[in-house]
Amino acid sequence: MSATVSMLRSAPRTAVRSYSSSSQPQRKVTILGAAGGIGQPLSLLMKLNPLVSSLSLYDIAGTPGVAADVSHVNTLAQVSGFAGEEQLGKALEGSDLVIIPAGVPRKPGMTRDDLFNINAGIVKSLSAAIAKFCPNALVNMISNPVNSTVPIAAEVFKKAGMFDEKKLFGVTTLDVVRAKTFYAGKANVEASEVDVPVVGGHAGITILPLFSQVTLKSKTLLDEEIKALTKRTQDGGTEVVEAKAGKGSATLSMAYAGAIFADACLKGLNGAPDVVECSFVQSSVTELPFFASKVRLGKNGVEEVLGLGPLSDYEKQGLQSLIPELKASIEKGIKFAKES
Ligand SMILES: NC(=O)c1ccc[n+]([C@@H]2O[C@H](COP(=O)([O-])OP(=O)(O)OC[C@H]3O[C@@H](n4cnc5c(N)ncnc54)[C@H](O)[C@@H]3O)[C@@H](O)[C@H]2O)c1
Ligand SMILES: O=C(O)C[C@H](O)C(=O)O
Repeated sequence: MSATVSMLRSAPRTAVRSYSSSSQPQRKVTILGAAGGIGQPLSLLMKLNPLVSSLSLYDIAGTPGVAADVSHVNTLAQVSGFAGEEQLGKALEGSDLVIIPAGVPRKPGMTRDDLFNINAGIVKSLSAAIAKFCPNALVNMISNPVNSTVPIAAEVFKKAGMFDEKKLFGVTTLDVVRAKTFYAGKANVEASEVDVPVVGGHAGITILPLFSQVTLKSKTLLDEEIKALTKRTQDGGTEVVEAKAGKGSATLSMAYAGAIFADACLKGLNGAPDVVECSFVQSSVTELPFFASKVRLGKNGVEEVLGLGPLSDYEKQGLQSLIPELKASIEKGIKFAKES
């Protein structure tokens, strides 16, 4: 977290240094859905990232404007905008990392699964394009329902014969960001010094923060306080959807979280040691084929899926409760991709 803040503070200076650096790998990052509520601030944050040399912004419309705007920021990345399906291949070619925030967001009263009918098709066609134009890229899936869109992408990649489980990630970083913020507020500690793993999936009770493993405790919170923090983390997305009252879901905090996760992926690709973030990936940590847990990132994507560590009784119970819902969402995604 603090690394990203310092990245933002020092972006222009770092970028000038990067121009003269010949040792840093050239990295192309593509954002699909770049003109949207998440896409625009995420494009800005990726433009500030000194590890990005080429930033490709794709959407069905509106990307030339976003690209022109972001391109004036005086940092390393060269920005290109692509609009419409005929330009998708060009947008993707040569990508090291593709971030997907394309698709519709929730309105009050909806679950993430209510987005399935529209977003499943969008994710399926974008995944097919990735398989064709940049089969070696890491993919960061933001589009909801993540518990189903990641299995959809995996299935599309399998059909195309290029699936590599090390390269497909469901972005659950916003759950971690929320868990850290909410815990810090309650325990009265610095948010930037708190770390909390969040495991499971990315919807309702499938989001399981492991507050028993928090890195910084100033005092032991009561069981009731931990339960309330868990519920608030699970309902964090709904809290924003309701506050926005029909104007969408989390965009700014998601762009922040997406930028942190993308930065971690790029650091891993570049060989930085000990890069660990939570993500929803192919997994054998539980009986489910996909599961979010801490993941060590490396030169090929996932280097190691880490286990859950010791759980409190409350967390063990949460884990048991989330399995059926997460299983059903994963199976729904796989079925859709196989049958459509
Ligand atoms: N993983 C998470 O933690 C998390 C957090 C917040 C939001 N989300 C999800 O992210 C998605 C986007 O949210 P938003 O607020 O940015 O929505 P938005 O409507 O503001 O933007 C979505 C963008 O996707 C574009 N798009 C639609 N179809 C496309 C296609 N075929 N190819 C390329 N682009 C396409 C739209 O034109 C639009 O610009 C939603 O599904 C939302 O639920 C996930
Ligand atoms: O809640 C949503 O619909 C968006 C996102 O998944 C979130 O957690 O904010």
